[in-house]
Amino acid sequence: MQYKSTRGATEARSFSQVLLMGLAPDGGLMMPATYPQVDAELLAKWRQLSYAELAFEIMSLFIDDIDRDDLRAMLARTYTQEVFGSADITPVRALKDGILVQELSNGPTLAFKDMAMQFLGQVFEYVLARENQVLNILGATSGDTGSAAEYAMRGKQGINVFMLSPEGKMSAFQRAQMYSLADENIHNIAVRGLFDDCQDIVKGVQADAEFKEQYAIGTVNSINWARIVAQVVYYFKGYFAATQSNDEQVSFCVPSGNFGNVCAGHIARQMGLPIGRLIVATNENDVLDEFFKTGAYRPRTSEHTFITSSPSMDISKASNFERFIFDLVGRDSEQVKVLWAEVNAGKGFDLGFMLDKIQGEYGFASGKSTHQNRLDTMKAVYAAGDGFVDPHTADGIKVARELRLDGETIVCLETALATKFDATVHEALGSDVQIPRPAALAGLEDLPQYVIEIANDVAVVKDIIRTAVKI
Ligand SMILES: Cc1ncc(COP(=O)(O)O)c(C=O)c1O
Ligand SMILES: N[C@@H](CCOP(=O)(O)O)C(=O)O
Repeated sequence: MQYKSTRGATEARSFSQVLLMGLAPDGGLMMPATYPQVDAELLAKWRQLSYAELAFEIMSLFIDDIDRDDLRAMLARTYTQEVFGSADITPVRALKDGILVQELSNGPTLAFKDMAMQFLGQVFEYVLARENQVLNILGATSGDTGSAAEYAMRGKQGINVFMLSPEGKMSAFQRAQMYSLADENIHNIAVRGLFDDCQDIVKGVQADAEFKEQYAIGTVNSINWARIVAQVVYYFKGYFAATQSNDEQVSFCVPSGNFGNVCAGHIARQMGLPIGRLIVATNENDVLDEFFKTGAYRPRTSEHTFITSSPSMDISKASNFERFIFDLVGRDSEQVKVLWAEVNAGKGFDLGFMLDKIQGEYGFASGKSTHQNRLDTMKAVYAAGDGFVDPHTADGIKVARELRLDGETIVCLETALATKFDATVHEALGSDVQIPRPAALAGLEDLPQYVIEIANDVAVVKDIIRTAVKI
């Protein structure tokens, strides 16, 4: 499988090259040249497989420059009961009203990011050893990518992680989970700004080709295709869990911010998985909801981005959205370039004339949720005896309940566990409620924390990397 950039000015690359590259040199995102197709016969075969075997079948369609046995072994080491808490890896449970919740947050850092990041830890190590290379990962997080990446990469030979987070905007648990790591290869950097500022710094550093090459800069954000391909797998697994036969359709409702998670759903659908609708749920930062309702894409500046109680979704410039637009405009990179020139000029664009295609052919729908909505949803789920959900998953459930059609099966993706956001969960359920937390993470917030605080400045981040990395 060859990969090409959404902006069209990067020569075709293999999976391993794309893995280490992050953003394409032309500023675009790397995409597979085609989407492999699945048919009824293949789906019937895959229905019986374990998570690791299914991951191998799907991912090997996109990865042809890693030895098949090695890839299979890597995936078997990644998706284990020990790491993800059950043999199912992503069990699906039903709420009392019939909405299904696919649990994606039973990995080491209690968020769906572990699903892909645990694989990235393995595949980076494998490819770097094979190529005799090192990698300095520069990432941006609004709270969950950072800890998932750091837990997956800590102590790994030849890998440093420099993780930018928005100073003071994450939950106490999220801060503690990242900042308490004392491993030499982990560098936490709190930026005075929001997630979008952190992501802009990552893209700013990636855009400096000389620095990028000299310091072997890579990324773990979902701009890295390897993240997306690993996330495609659980849509298949969720589909099989929610259905008896491959004649049925399932819709997925996805709490969204950077559009990585639902982009993986879009790809699963393009491959032929019988997905009805892909429902994008946003919080008060509703740029994506506006797009899927009107066709107008108006990314906002940090000054116009709200700080909310589902902080991991406080994103107004979704990176992966470019991947969907690339498909929407018939993979015409000239058009993508024109549209993103408008985005970069702070204007955005209006594809309202394509709304039928967006909602019909591509199956997208959307809704949004507010602070009060998520409190009410967490409370209603708990009162119904359906246990705890975190604020982001609550945003998804709220939107799914609002948009559900008669007879529609909806799987809501659970994106984190409640204990990561206990202040908001207590606000919803009362302060005396005991929120479940794995014993190993008891007292996390009391550990010493290691983080440098900096201004929102690309040059400062480059200096930190220069000082830490001996070349
Ligand atoms: C808990 C949680 N929910 C939802 C999201 C949104 O996912 P995506 O950025 O892939 O749209 C994120 C972060 O991205 C997250 O950490
Ligand atoms: N919500 C994310 C933001 C980064 O998203 P990514 O999927 O592009 O890594 C976070 O928790 O950091």
